[in-house]
Amino acid sequence: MRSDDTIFAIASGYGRAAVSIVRLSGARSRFILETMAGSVPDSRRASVRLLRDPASGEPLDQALVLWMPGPHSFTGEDQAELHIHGGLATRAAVLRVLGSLNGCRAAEAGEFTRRAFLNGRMDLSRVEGLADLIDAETEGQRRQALLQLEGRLGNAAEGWREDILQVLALIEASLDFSDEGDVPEGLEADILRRLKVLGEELGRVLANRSGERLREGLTVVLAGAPNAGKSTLLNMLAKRDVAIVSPIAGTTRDVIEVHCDLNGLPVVIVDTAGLRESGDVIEQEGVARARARAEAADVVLWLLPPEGGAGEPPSARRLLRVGTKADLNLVRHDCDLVVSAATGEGLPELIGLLEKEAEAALGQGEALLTRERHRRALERAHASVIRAMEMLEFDEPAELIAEEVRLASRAVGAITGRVDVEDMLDRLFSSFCIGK
Ligand SMILES: Nc1nc2c(c(=O)[nH]1)N(C=O)[C@@H](CNc1ccc(C(=O)N[C@@H](CCC(=O)O)C(=O)O)cc1)CN2
Ligand SMILES: Nc1nc2c(ncn2[C@@H]2O[C@H](COP(=O)(O)OP(=O)(O)OP(=O)(O)O)[C@@H](O)[C@H]2O)c(=O)[nH]1
Ligand SMILES: [Mg+2]
Repeated sequence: MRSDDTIFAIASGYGRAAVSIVRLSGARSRFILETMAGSVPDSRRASVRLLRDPASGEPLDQALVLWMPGPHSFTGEDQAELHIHGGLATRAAVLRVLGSLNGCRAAEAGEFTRRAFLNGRMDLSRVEGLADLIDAETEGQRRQALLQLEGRLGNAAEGWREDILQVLALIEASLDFSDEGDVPEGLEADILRRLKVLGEELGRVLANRSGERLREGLTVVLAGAPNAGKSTLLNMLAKRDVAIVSPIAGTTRDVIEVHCDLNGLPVVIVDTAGLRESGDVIEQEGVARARARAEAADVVLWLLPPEGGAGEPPSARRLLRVGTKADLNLVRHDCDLVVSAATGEGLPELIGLLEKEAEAALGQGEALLTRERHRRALERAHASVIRAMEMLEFDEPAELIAEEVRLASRAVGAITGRVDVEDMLDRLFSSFCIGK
């Protein structure tokens, strides 16, 4: 894979469509556009051209083309776009011709965005925002991803880094003044004050976990005895026939996940095997997985059938007791609400309860961190800031304090990709679609 090749890819989808967009990026984009379209339109001005195969002169399609010279382009390189008709044969013909041209090859997944990153057009946090925007399935996810693409997290991280570097400069300045290598009194108070403000801010940001939850979805696990009606309820909530339902106890063995959109908040509903002792090794494994999922869930719906036999609920962060089969009109004890899949009774109330749970866990707004990677980096930075404050108070040598503050700035720098990121670049970019 050469980074000075000119790359091309379909940037729109692969089905039959009205229009398909082919993107080009790299030094030969202008030449390719000129030879296929006959001439290059004014920069960034959409223009209609008849595209031809330069080798045979054969017409390929009537297209709308764009010329976007670097460095003011998405990738920072010279770019062109061919907006062609979205038929399979048209796309195949244009891609075949592009692939036959010298110094021009099909792009790898994420390669356009990788080039934008390498050319300093986007920092890593924005690249992640872009990846999330393409994957966004709910309104909440879309909003959060767009804020990150626009640089909310990246700008915050840059700001913290500047604050940390300022503290570092003060500590280094103090080295020139003192003989013993300690930080002088007046400076120490200033440095301590700055570190305190920073430590409090990082602590506040770390306390909000709604960003990661919103990105991944709130997990709601359906658990209970066999035949409690878990799979039936999953099918009702998903509004389609996802899981097999039967009167035979022990029907569900695998974990089944469905992604739902509750008022823009993403919820992953998980159906599990009924919890009971079983001699069947496959069912045993299903029950073990069910318990593990329930313990890790944000919310467990503990389903209680009227016939009883529920056993002990799993240990869960949050557990709602839901009586099932309300249509059987049997006496119930100890339920937060009752539902019937047969009549629909209680379902709106259940969905309302789940919306409240999702709102409480995800709707805090203002979350900056959307990935475990950000949290780990910020936790390291926070720990170093706190340690530096302690070191100052114990009059440790300024060189050592400076080193700790440097660690904090490196940790914050990892968020935008200034440092320590080589290992995760490949993973991130390969998760993109071809053409992005
Ligand atoms: N046809 C098409 N639609 C698209 C894109 C694209 O590349 N092509 N995008 C691709 O992701 C998104 C829009 N994002 C973009 C971001 C930056 C630039 C760009 O050329 N930026 C230059 C010039 C800005 C200007 O002044 O217009 C720059 O930042 O210097 C283009 C698209 C979504 N829609
Ligand atoms: N009358 C009535 N029957 C229901 C209701 N919900 C489920 N059932 C019946 O109860 C039986 C068990 O339902 P499932 O949804 O398969 O139960 P499950 O909890 O997934 O069971 P396992 O997968 O075996 O753990 C089926 O015969 C369903 O038709 C309900 O609201 N009312
Ligand atoms: Mg089931």
